[in-house]
Amino acid sequence: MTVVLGPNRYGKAETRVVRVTRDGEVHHLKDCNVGVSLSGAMEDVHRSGSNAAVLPTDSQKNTVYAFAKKYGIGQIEEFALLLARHFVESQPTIHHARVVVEEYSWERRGPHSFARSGTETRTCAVHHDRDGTSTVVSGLRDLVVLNSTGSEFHGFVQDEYTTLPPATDRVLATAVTARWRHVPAAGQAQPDFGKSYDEVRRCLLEAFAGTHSLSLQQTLFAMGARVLAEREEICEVRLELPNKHHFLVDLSPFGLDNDNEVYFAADRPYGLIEGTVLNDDAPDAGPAWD
Ligand SMILES: O=c1[nH]c(=O)c2[nH]c(=O)[nH]c2[nH]1
Repeated sequence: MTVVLGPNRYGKAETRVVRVTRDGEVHHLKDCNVGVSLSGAMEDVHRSGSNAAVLPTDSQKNTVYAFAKKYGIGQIEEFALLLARHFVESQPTIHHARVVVEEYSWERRGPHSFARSGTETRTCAVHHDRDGTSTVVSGLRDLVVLNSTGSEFHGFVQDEYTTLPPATDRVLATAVTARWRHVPAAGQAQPDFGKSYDEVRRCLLEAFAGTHSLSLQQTLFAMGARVLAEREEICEVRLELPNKHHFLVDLSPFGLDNDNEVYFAADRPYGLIEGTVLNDDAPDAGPAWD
């Protein structure tokens, strides 16, 4: 038996970069967290300790800051692609780059004053390979949504441990994590990532609000299917939906009824509903989800 080096990658995780663009009195803000993972001719560094093929993670971090200055940060997907292409194209020993970016949103409060808005975070993960191919997955997490009616859950399996009463009118709440894969762009042409993000987010919210739900699984499928029906630049959607349970409080000890008005919002444990919705002719995903 011989021991071999399996898949590996290395890079700088969580480079926090805040880019201020000064437009006279009015400033614009981009607040991001960037992760770089590189792979390639890395046999030697693992086996003999030679660092000759290694671009230090410190240099990767510096590149993030230098690119933020030189090119600004527009759509996070564009910034990630710029970085990923740079690492692969400038370093012969780097054959593949993965760049992930999270963007935290700030609400404008004045020409140069901002307030952090909500909990929602925009995300992307980009891969670029030496053969010139790129994959782009965009996403969001912690988009917290709630329907106070229009949700049921009944007809489920009953075993000796089942105590859950069937529900014909319950609260449905979740914190959406969604990621969606873009159809590979021809050449260097890329979609309008900003518009695409806004539209996918709208589709997710409309499908959540507009689906009379018999389960969170059914809602998940409806959300993914809505995105695919409306957005031709997207071929696959992956969703993670924690079921943020809202339990009716028993008010009978106080002589009060509770006609779906007072709930206890539990934080754990929670059901976790995960699923992929994709076009049956979606092109091969390659490393997009790695
Ligand atoms: O929408 C739901 N799906 C489930 O699978 C499930 N299981 C559970 O206890 N409650 C719910 N709700």
